[in-house]
Amino acid sequence: MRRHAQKMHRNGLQPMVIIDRDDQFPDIAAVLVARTLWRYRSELAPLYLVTALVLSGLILHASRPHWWPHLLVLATVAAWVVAMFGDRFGLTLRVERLYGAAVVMGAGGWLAAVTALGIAFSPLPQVLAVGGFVLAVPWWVHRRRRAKVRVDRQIAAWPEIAQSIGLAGSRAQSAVVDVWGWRARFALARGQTIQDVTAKVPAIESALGTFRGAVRVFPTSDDKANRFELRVLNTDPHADAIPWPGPSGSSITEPIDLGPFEDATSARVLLLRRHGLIGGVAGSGKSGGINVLVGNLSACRDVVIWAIDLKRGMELQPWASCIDRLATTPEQARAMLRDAVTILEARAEWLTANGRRVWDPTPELPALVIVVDEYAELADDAPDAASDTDSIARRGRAVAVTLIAATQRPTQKAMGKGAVRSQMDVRVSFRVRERKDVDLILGQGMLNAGWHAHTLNAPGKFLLSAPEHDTPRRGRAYLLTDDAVSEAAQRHEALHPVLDEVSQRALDEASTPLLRPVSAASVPLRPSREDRAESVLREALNGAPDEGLPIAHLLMITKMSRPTLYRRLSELVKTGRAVQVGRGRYKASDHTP
Ligand SMILES: Nc1ncnc2c1ncn2[C@@H]1O[C@H](COP(=O)(O)OP(=O)(O)OP(=O)(O)O)[C@@H](O)[C@H]1O
Repeated sequence: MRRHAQKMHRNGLQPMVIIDRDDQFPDIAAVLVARTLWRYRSELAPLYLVTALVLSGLILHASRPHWWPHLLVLATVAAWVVAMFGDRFGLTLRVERLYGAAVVMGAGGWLAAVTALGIAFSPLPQVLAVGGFVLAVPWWVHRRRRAKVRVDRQIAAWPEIAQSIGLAGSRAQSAVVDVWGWRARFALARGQTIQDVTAKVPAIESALGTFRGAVRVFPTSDDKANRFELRVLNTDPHADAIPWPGPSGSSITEPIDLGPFEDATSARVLLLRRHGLIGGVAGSGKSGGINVLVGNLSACRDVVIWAIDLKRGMELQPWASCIDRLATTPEQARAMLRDAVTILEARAEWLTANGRRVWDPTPELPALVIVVDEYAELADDAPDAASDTDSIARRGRAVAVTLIAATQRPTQKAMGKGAVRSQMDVRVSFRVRERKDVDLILGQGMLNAGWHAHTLNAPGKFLLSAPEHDTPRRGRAYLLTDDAVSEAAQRHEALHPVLDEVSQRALDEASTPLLRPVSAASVPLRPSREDRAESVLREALNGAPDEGLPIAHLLMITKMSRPTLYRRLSELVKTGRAVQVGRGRYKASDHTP
């Protein structure tokens, strides 16, 4: 045949396959048939099983017809094993195990019958045909099996795909099908890097025939430079809005859950001693993201929230009851930032005087978190506040004064002069319009490293960059409906602490400059004030009338914050020193009215 083709080529004709009678047609046909039988082995498996049963039945009936009771016992035991322990070999669902057991019992039972009676015994052939077909249907329609077959075929085609997209030599090591699609671990050829693969994502999507945006590339869990994990999504796990499940913690020392990543793990990020930048175009879900943050921060007993919202407080107003101070005009914002710097200086002084290095937030010594929505408006309307934001960004960490800024495009102009942007340790990028905005929000070089925030295709989808999040994984922020916001604001209202004495005293001094300034460092440590409040509380409870004293009264005379008072009361009740009399009224257990 080759001679034939060469001759045609010499004569200027295109070579084509011509099969001479004396060439090796049967061989080629056999190979093609064998290949097809192998390629479609999963779909044809029921047929193979039926064939195997017929052949075994013929042989056994001819040679060992008396074996039929053994076969029956064997089939029963095997079916029982599959039903009971099938999950150990991949039959995770109960219905899969029952199906497996039915197939084993059916096949074994039929084989035992044929062994005893012969294949022609009616109605054994009919039973095989009908039973085989009925049992084959669930196999053919099984979603996970079909997905696995598809994946196997794509993996088998990988060498060819790799060749055509410039990743020749990379090879698949393992693949698993999951609820959303499939993922596979790949080894790279010498000199190839994960960045090379990330840059080829659109080409991989095209070669695999997926929809746009379906392919993700991650480092493997062992972080080897010559490995990567490829994730292909058949359905978008973030297709629907995800309702907020409520706060993920009650202290700023715990990470805050912004929403799930695509693999359903939580995008948790710590905000203690860090500043945050949130960016994205209008409508990309920034305000939604801020709602999740404030929802969590307001549940923290050790956080005082201040907020600046120059869009007349539209976004943050619903949280007003949990926000200690809300600035909606440039003047208020200016004053607030000035006060924040006063606080950070007083705290720094107090730390030095008390031999401490950092401010560890507690309900009595809370962190201060300043949330600024539309930061660009602040830079425009209150440019003179820039030096204060700069101070907070540079010096706020140790004293637990945190700045969280949201803006569409954090250009140097929008961020005001100074170092604010470069001090942001946590970056959340919702969708951006232009590719170059990725670097603006997430940092130089992030676009090239695969942080493709311009491809995020629904509001609330985000990329999170933080010390503990250094690979581009898509998350979707929880969605808080208006009702959820007002409900959470109401629930958290009682939790928020008041500013500590060190900060409060510094603010008082700053606002009454005629008084002789008292150094912040000379403000006594908390315990003595607490002791005082505690003894006032005890005395009040001892002298309470029979029907007890209401919370409001106790708050007023002890000057404790509401959470502190509740905690003290519950401790006293637990240790038997106080009793609750009716709703919200307390007295000492051995009181003398
Ligand atoms: N996490 C989310 N899940 C689902 N939908 C969301 C989510 N976040 C926002 N949306 C939808 O997108 C719309 C716009 O969101 P949002 O107001 O938060 O955007 P924004 O970026 O703050 O816009 P702007 O800059 O104009 O305030 C919302 O009305 C809401 O319907």
